[in-house]
Amino acid sequence: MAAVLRKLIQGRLPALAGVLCRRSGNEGHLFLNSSGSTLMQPRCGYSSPTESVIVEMDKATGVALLKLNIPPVNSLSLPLLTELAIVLDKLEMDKHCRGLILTSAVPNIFSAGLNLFDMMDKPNEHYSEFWRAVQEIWIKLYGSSLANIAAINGSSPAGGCLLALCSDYRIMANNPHFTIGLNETRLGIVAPFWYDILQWRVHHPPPCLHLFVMALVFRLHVHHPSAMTKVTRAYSTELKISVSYVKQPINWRSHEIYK
Ligand SMILES: CCCCC/C=C\CCCC/C=C/C(=O)SCCNC(=O)CCNC(=O)[C@H](O)C(C)(C)COP(=O)(O)OP(=O)(O)OC[C@H]1O[C@@H](n2cnc3c(N)ncnc32)[C@H](O)[C@@H]1OP(=O)(O)O
Repeated sequence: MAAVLRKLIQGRLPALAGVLCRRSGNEGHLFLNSSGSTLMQPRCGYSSPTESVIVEMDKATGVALLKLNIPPVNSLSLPLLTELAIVLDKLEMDKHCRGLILTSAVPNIFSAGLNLFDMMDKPNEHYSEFWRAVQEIWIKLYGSSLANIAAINGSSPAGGCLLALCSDYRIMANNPHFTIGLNETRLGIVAPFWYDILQWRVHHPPPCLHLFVMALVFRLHVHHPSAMTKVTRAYSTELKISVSYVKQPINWRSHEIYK
């Protein structure tokens, strides 16, 4: 998985597909479509370009790779949010799935944030539905029982940044052209209160959080089962702290605990 992440953050997605393919014996790729059905792929490959969320399941590790795939900028439209919610539900229910990596299939862009056209010239019912879909993604990602990592392989302004913040851990490509942050405040759009909580979690990680990620890498790496056992045994307390930290239930009133 470490190699997988390294390749992801270098933006070499085709190479990544090859890595997963080799490790899963050419039969580990599952594709979920918005209706929730899964299709086994007999060989390494990508789903059709019309799929807005491509899912590649590596059966050997139980890691699902989710690639947002709505060019040109992966803006979070109602259809994309809906499809992502269905995919997250499916993975949550899949007993073989242990973790997920959220990334982008669009070169140089992770996500441009909320779709601006979903926020203008629409009836009030649309705004309600849209905002419900936005919050649902936050709840599903942040509340997921799966280990989840955002591999930010491109620019990620506004809601794209918030999407990444919903993950347990973030790794971003080291590219000066990639931007991330809350530029939407310039448009007068205010991030919701729970952004503050997500932000605290990122800015004040416990020292053992990186250890958690390392252990995660080992745990999911079936080729090093003995190393995995050693790490998890040796650092079991730190692991528990890290897991409870990233999976901490949110209570707005008690969020002072982050300070
Ligand atoms: C769902 C997650 C859960 C957590 C959510 C939490 C909280 C809720 C959100 C709270 C507040 C968030 C608000 C927002 O997200 S508002 C959206 C703000 N986004 C932006 O301002 C991004 C603006 N876009 C850019 O900065 C750039 O486009 C770029 C992403 C850096 C890419 O640059 P570049 O490669 O140069 O592409 P272009 O600028 O030429 O854009 C290509 C076409 O894409 C259209 N576009 C860009 N962004 C959006 C967008 N957000 N929505 C819809 N369409 C977008 C752009 O107009 C171009 O279209 P054209 O080719 O037809 O002109």
